[in-house]
Amino acid sequence: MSSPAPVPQHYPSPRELDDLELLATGALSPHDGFGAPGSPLTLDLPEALRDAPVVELVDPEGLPLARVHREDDGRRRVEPLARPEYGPFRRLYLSPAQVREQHAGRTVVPVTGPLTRRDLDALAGLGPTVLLALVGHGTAELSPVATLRATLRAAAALPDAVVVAVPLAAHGDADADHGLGVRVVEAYAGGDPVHALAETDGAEDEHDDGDDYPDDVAEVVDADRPAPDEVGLVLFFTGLSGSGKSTLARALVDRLLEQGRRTVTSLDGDVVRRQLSAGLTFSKADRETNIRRIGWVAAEIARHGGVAVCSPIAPFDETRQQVRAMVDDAGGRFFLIHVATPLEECERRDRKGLYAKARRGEIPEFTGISSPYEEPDDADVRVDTTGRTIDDALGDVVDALAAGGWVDVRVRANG
Ligand SMILES: Nc1ncnc2c1ncn2[C@@H]1O[C@H](COP(=O)(O)OS(=O)(=O)O)[C@@H](OP(=O)(O)O)[C@H]1O
Ligand SMILES: Nc1ncnc2c1ncn2[C@@H]1O[C@H](COP(=O)(O)OP(=O)(O)O)[C@@H](O)[C@H]1O
Repeated sequence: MSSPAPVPQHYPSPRELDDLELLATGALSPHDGFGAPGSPLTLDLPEALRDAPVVELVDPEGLPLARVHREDDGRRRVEPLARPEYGPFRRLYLSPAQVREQHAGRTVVPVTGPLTRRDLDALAGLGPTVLLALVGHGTAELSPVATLRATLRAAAALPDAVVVAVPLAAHGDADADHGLGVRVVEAYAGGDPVHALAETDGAEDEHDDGDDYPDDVAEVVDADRPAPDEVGLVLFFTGLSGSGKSTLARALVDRLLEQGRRTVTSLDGDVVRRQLSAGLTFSKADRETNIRRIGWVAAEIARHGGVAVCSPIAPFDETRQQVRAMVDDAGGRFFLIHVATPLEECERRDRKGLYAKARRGEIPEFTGISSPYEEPDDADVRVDTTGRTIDDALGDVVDALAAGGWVDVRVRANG
């Protein structure tokens, strides 16, 4: 007897995990699935799973959270299996039903940023409140964890406030997200009153600056917004083989090390291929895996305030965008340098003799010859090294970094 085929699994993105939780807790009831007409809640399944009738959604550690069932109209109905168990302040993530049960009768106040003294004055007269912190992916002004920390501190300053966290993510469509937010807040409020703070009305608030936060809220805000020279950086060179990525990246790393103000890690294409990505080929899938690995490591370096200098070919736009998103999510800044030396010049240099081999058909899928290179249109700086000295070409990169307020290594340290 053959056993039934296992249900395929999928790891949703952070935004999709937030959406899943809203659907699973009934915060969008009667909607119970992804892909409803007009809804921004979508699930981007990989090609191989698009036709699967059932897919299991798992958290980053592999815990099954839900199954999604493909309906005839293309929707993906959510069958919840488990609530997420981990994460900072998990205990504050309640469902609308739990809020009704535990906190009925309170005024519900949606919160997307740190509360000011003025906000607290306004709230003090409202009686018992639920501060509903909307901390989904891309919604809150601070990181979700800092928003919750700041909201807890604000709650402690009020006569009777409790904090509830809601994973309401942003989907890049202001109107749709506003509509979603209104529905979710109504679901949490039940019939209880909702009080919108001045900012949530979209009103200009001239007092809403750092000075106006109560001291212990300001402490949280400051800690979550590192000074510009402490923000993690990913300086990502992309370009054809022989364009000058490694040469320029090495020179930039030396400048940073000579200056000594930042910790620096080099993730050179060739070096990564011998270590982190040993065994991978140059197929499209393996190149994507290689770049995502580099992106993952670089994002972790940025998360801890370091500088990662990466110099792989990274020929595919979509994968570069994924790296950018990983770095953004880690609170770092992603700076893209397109080393745009044309193929003819790279081939003329042919320092490693690879182009000659590729032309003879001895290396399959060689970038620029038999494998594509997608030129970026989102580069922060573009450098063609043809006929220029290394110092001169590096000057363009260094100037762009300084002009954008990223890091200033224009002057060489004097030893
Ligand atoms: N088929 C094929 N295509 C392109 N490059 C090849 C290939 N085979 C080997 N090499 C050598 O590998 C280096 C590129 O590796 P990367 O990891 O940077 O490539 S990728 O980003 O994964 O596409 C590249 O190094 P650089 O010259 O430093 O770019 C080449 O030396
Ligand atoms: N202005 C320049 N900037 C960078 N490299 C240059 C420049 N002019 C000539 N080159 C030479 O081009 C080659 C680039 O090789 P490399 O830095 O390994 O490229 P990649 O890492 O993109 O494969 C080196 O031999 C380097 O000396």
